[in-house]
Amino acid sequence: MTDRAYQLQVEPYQRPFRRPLTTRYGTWAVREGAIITLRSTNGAMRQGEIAPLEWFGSESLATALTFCQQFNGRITAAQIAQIPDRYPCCQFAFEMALAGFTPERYSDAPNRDRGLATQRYHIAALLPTGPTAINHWRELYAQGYRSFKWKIGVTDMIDEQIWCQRLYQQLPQDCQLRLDANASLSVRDSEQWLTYLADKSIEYLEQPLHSDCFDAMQILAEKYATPIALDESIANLQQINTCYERGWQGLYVIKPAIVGSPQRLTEFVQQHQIDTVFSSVFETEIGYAAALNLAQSLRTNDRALGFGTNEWWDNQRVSKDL
Ligand SMILES: O=C(O)CCC(=O)c1ccccc1C(=O)O
Ligand SMILES: [Mg+2]
Repeated sequence: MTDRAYQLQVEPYQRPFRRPLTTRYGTWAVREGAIITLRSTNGAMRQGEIAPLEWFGSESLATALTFCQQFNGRITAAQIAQIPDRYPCCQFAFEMALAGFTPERYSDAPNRDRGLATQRYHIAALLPTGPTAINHWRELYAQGYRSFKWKIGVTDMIDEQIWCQRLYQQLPQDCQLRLDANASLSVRDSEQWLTYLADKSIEYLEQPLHSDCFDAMQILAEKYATPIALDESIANLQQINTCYERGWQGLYVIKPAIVGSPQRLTEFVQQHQIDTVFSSVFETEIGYAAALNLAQSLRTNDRALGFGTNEWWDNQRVSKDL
């Protein structure tokens, strides 16, 4: 087999959110990443996106850029297949760009249009953190969203539960609410939240405890009615595998842009019966489309996709010819 070579171009970008996102990690106002472009010898061109999430343990943008530099503007398919696991975001960017040259793989051209995506797929909208979420959902509801995600564990628990109550009471019957604690709660606070949620129909509570606390999350999952989803605990393929081996039966929130090799992710998801929710990480339209295509091809349930991040940008692209 011939090892095809591609011309490689890497362009870092910075893109501000419409409004900053507050999580327990702090305030996030600008997305930084890089767009990679592969050009084949016959002039065909495909792009991929490196969208790191260092606080989830991925490589940093600086590390990814240094990694890319060593190729000196030229990379082969074999080199792409050998990108080490410590560069999961690079694995995603390069493998997805390369897959784009083989049209049948993860390809669904209209997905490149984020405006269309909202209408075509069942997507959970990400609400602003804190009391702003109250009433804010109405605008998203009018746009067609019926599933909402709200961050918790950011400020005083009693305040958050009062806001949660208001939000929950406001949401129409045809809506679902999922909560994301971003690994910020203690065991005691988690139990308090789960007791508080017991009489409510909440889709799931995402990552209540730090990723070190696997056993404690297992116990929470067994003891309380609200399903528990792992996110920070399964930020890469090795961690997904470890949690699976340890018997995790709850939900797996999978972020294709940071989890690592799309090919090995595909193999894992096809070989194991796991309850998944695929999620975006504020990629630009290039990474977003690639992650959504992968999510569409791998999904095994009809849960809303965690791809509501597109609403957090000012200029939603309408053009399809990226
Ligand atoms: O999952 C979603 O629905 C939205 C995406 C999201 O919440 C998110 C986006 C970027 C980084 C981390 C997270 C998270 O799930 O914690
Ligand atoms: Mg999360």
